[in-house]
Amino acid sequence: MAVIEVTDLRKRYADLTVLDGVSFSVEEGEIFGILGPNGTGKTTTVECVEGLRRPDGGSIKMLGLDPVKDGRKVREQIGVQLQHTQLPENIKVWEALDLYASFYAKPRDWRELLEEWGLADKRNARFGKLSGGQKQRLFIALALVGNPRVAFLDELTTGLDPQARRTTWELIKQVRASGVTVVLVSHFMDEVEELCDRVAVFDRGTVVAIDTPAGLVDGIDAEHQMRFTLMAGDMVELGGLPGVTGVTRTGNRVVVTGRGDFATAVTAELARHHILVGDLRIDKRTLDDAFVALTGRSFGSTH
Ligand SMILES: Nc1ncnc2c1ncn2[C@@H]1O[C@H](COP(=O)(O)OP(=O)(O)OP(=O)(O)O)[C@@H](O)[C@H]1O
Repeated sequence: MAVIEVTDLRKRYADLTVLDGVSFSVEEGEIFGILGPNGTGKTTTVECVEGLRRPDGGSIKMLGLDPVKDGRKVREQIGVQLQHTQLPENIKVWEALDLYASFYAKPRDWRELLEEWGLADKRNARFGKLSGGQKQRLFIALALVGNPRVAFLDELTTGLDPQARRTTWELIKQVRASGVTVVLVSHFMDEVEELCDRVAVFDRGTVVAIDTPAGLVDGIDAEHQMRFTLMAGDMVELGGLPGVTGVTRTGNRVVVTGRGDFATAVTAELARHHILVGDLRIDKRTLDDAFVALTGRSFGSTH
């Protein structure tokens, strides 16, 4: 069942077209990624879905409701991760949770959330005194305190160290396991690859692809390389194998360039001729490559 259906969403700010016909749907129980460089309209889209901004065109169904007409009912059923500046430095952890719980008709017991998110011993700590990871866990706990059906998480792990990021990822998987649908806005490829069931790739106010992270990567036909060292046997001609576009050899180091699953054909050919190789490496294609293939530009560039 789709919990969010966005069709041909349009939004302009003065003469700047920010959303130029955005369409996607989010299924119940999935982690849905909204991925794209800065300024491509991700936040605007999510805020329209949450009922915080009014679209200029298109339609949005959020849990069967229109977020503009039924904003209150929509917001009762969603949780939104705050940005860092939105909590006073002096508020205590428990006070923040208690305050946010009071906005909802059927909130969760925030004491449970303190346990789940490893904040029980920080219950009386002031927000300003928390570490980056603790602040982030508090923001996620606040997004969940209303017992939402859908949680919107934006830039989940910005500023966290690698260990804290991994911990946060595991906790987000538990959120999904508890049945909450998660919409994750991100410009971190690794995060999206790790967490998302499906991803909408945004570029310049449109959605250029929607697929699983693996599907996006498999769908591209970018050249990539395999490298190996010849250990024993005489090298054979690999240039004619399916998908192979180039072979270079320097001493006993060989680099084969190709498209698609050329590496399987190369390894089979080497085995057939009893050629022993070592140091075999196949460059993994990533979501970065998929983004370049889809948009013709690298992820870091906004032009
Ligand atoms: N209230 C506003 N008035 C005018 N322009 C705006 C407004 N809000 C956003 N914009 C512009 O709309 C464009 C898209 O912004 P949006 O925040 O939706 O992008 P984003 O993909 O979420 O980027 P980021 O990752 O930086 O948040 C940007 O060029 C931004 O400057």
